[in-house]
Amino acid sequence: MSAGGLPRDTAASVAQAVLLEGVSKSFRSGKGSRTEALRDVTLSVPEGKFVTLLGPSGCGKTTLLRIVDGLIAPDIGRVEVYGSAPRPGPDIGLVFQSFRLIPWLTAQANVEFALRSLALSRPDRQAQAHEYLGLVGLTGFAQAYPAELSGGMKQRVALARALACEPRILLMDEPFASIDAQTRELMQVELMRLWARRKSAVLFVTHSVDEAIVLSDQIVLLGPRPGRVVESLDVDLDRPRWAYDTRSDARYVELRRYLSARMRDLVLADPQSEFFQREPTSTETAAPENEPTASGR
Ligand SMILES: Nc1ncnc2c1ncn2[C@@H]1O[C@H](COP(=O)(O)OP(=O)(O)OP(=O)(O)O)[C@@H](O)[C@H]1O
Repeated sequence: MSAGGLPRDTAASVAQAVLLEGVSKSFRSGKGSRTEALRDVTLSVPEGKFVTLLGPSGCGKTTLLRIVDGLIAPDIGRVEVYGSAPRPGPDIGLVFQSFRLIPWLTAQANVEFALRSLALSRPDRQAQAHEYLGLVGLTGFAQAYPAELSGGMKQRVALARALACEPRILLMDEPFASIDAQTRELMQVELMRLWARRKSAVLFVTHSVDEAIVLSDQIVLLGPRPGRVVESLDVDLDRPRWAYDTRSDARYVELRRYLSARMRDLVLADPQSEFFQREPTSTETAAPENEPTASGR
């Protein structure tokens, strides 16, 4: 099914789903001060690839997603989604940490509501919503309201809602951050399974090193405010990765150690970080001289 919106015939020859070149963005507060959220960001999401933005709090990850979705414009720089200026629409699926379900609609109606912008008849909308709720294992809860669902189930509805439009790009902003650890791992498996069906381009945001490694083809590490790309690395682990074995894979362990150290250094390097401003404890001041560094790769 075609979701409409972006020109599909020309898109076939475009290798990059998303392209950002030299993107900078600042916000002005009411008192006239300026927050520089992103500085000179260049990155791309190849068609069919799963790319994750990993970085400390406040480094501009959400701002970057909103720019790709066309909700806000950069101050300078070039942004293209399949070769065109970005604009919100059914070709771009969004999944947020806070679910954003409509509380007075059932799970089925929430998914159908997202499909209203597509040229589908009502019975087709109903059938498509039903199909996608089935894909996330919620057929039995189609008539439940959000308040009657657990956090994991709500996020599965949100995932069904985004995927039901069959977007060419999925933008996911810390979608599993408010879900308990066990459900989060199951949701990662679920997402991988669904993504493998169609392989849309995904731009995923997380603070979690483990989540980034398990899910991604490529991880883009963003530095602290103003956010900028400090490193981009390919995750060369075999798929599927949901076997528990993945976590004992030597390459996984190596990547995890490296990225965790990089993240810690980026958080501590942020002059606005609360960790930077607090007094060191007596144990920290007595840290051993051979403290490990992140440069061991
Ligand atoms: N509309 C806005 N007006 C003013 N400042 C903003 C606005 N949106 C974002 N910012 C500021 O821009 C910076 C980047 O914010 P953003 O939410 O993109 O970061 P983030 O990496 O997604 O953060 P987190 O990981 O904590 O969710 C922050 O300092 C934030 O306060």
